[in-house]
Amino acid sequence: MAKQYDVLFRLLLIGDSGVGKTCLLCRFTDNEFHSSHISTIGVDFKMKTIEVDGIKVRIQIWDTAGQERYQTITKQYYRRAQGIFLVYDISSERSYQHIMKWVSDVDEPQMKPSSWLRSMAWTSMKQVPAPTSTLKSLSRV
Ligand SMILES: Nc1nc2c(ncn2[C@@H]2O[C@H](COP(=O)(O)OP(=O)(O)OP(=O)(O)O)[C@@H](O)[C@H]2O)c(=O)[nH]1
Repeated sequence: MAKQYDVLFRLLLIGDSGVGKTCLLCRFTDNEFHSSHISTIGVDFKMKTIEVDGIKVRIQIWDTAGQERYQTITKQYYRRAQGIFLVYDISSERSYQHIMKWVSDVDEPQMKPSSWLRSMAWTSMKQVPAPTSTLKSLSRV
């Protein structure tokens, strides 16, 4: 049987509850959008294989629950990730300010992934940019 992929990347989505992590993932893997918010319980994952310069790259994305009560579970996935997306809602300054808290969780020595990826989610109806001061502090992370 032909090999289904050449390389595998494990990526993780973290951020406050309701910022749109699951929606971002569904859009990327299935090109779908669901308007209902069903909170993720613990962790879930989806996969997609893309071809880059003839190399089959399988991307396994872990979607974590933003709710505090699941953090003992979700933190266990940080180390195994090769990259982490920090997701916030551009209409919620609070969710953006919490990004620093998510960064410090991952920054604990035992949690660090091999690399960082940053991302954002936004509600299409309310596009409110994050304040410049917050953007500046994050750009130094
Ligand atoms: N208008 C709009 N709404 C969005 C967008 N992305 C997400 N939403 C809405 O935001 C809500 C929460 O989205 P989820 O993807 O479930 O949020 P989550 O971050 O996975 O939440 P938890 O699983 O609780 O951590 C849903 O009602 C979505 O419909 C967007 O780009 N535009």
